[in-house]
Amino acid sequence: MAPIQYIVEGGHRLSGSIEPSGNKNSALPIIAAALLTEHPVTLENVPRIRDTETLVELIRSVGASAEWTARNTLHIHAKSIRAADLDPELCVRIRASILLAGPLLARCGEVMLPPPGGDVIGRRRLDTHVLALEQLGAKVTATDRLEFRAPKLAGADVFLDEPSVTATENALVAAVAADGVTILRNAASEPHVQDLANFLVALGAKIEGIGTNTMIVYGPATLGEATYRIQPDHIEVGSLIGLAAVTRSPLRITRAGVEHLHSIRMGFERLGIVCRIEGDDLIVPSNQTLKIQDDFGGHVPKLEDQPWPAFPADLMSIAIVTATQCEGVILMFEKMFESRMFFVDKLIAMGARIVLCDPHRAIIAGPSRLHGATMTSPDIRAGMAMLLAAVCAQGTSTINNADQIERGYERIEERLNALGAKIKRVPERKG
Ligand SMILES: CC(=O)N[C@H]1[C@@H](OP(=O)(O)OP(=O)(O)OC[C@H]2O[C@@H](n3ccc(=O)[nH]c3=O)[C@H](O)[C@@H]2O)O[C@H](CO)[C@@H](O)[C@@H]1O
Ligand SMILES: C=C(OP(=O)(O)O)C(=O)O
Repeated sequence: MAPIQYIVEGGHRLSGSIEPSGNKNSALPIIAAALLTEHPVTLENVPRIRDTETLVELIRSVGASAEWTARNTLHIHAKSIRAADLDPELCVRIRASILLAGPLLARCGEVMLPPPGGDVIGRRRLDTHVLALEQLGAKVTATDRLEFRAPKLAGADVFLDEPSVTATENALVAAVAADGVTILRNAASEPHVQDLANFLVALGAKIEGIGTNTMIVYGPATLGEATYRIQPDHIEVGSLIGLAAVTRSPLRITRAGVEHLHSIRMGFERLGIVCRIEGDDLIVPSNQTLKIQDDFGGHVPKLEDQPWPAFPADLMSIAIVTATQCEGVILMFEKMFESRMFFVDKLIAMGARIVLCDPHRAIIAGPSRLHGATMTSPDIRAGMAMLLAAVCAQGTSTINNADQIERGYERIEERLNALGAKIKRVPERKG
């Protein structure tokens, strides 16, 4: 299949309402965790994106049936599954293939996982996964693949060496099947971790401390069937806030999941973008000051990412593009991934005033008038950030490798065009 290219005519104002898709990073662990029960599971509001389609192929390959019964409804039945050798080519397409470790270990007693893939945004550690599953009773061997074996999982008091999102998810799923009580300390608490935990509870698991950094799991649970709705994607909501701000457009983001937006709204407020809440809708008015808020005493402010409930790493690229349209100076500090900021060279080529201090820190002085350019998306979020830059730039931009954007955002060109954007989605042309 030829890679996808977006051709974007910039400079148009947008307006209207848009509903975020279901959270990609919830859907992935939940699809994997559906393998834990031999009863049928129906998942609603599943984003129909490349990452979920790939994981669906992977769970079919171990014997589960998985059918899309509506555009965003997935019916999974893992009546009997086998820890078959997983296809390395499918596994390397997504980071989330590592999420099969917990459920397959619990169900089959062993799993052989080829290396996972995912965004190339810096080193992606697997150590926390190994640490957690070993403490729950698994023997782990690493060759050209990771082999986990545990004829029996046993509850344990587990302290994670860092609050890794996917490692917490693997440990949580394994703990539900383990014999006895598990305490997961220094656990990640992102909205998607909470979503997975709530799904497991819907299946019959007993979990305390959901949404905190200490979860207590009473295993082994007797699991049944469930119908579960994936929560809205807070990263997509943040991306849409940035989009509205850089195009100075009024936008209503419906069913936005406002209870999870505190740190995201605070981050954008530092850039002079203030949103309003009406019920579960988030309104981004068009009359924003777009003035970066200095720290007390007139000092240069900083926006940094951290594990939840702080500002999320997956919104850093969006925040950087947004800051190029705001008046003032700000330090952006990306603490988690060492390659996520390199895309700023493209923004600089488009006219942004950015100093990349080192792989983790960039100083942005705005506002800058951006002009169209040709660029290549290196990862989901940088790709979406480039799309924001292209939509607000003067002239036409081309974004190659837009498939990366589509790993995380469903029908994004169609949905943004409905708001007034001018994005053409075509097969990439060489040269
Ligand atoms: C499928 C999925 O859900 N992917 C998400 C998941 O990836 P993933 O689960 O792979 O990310 P991790 O939480 O394991 O870690 C991300 C990076 O942050 C570093 N780290 C982590 C915790 C910490 O306190 N300090 C620290 O520096 C890790 O060493 C690693 O380099 O979480 C990331 C961090 O929110 C998101 O970017 C990814 O979109
Ligand atoms: C980094 C991301 O995804 P993944 O972990 O699946 O590569 C992301 O969603 O921004």
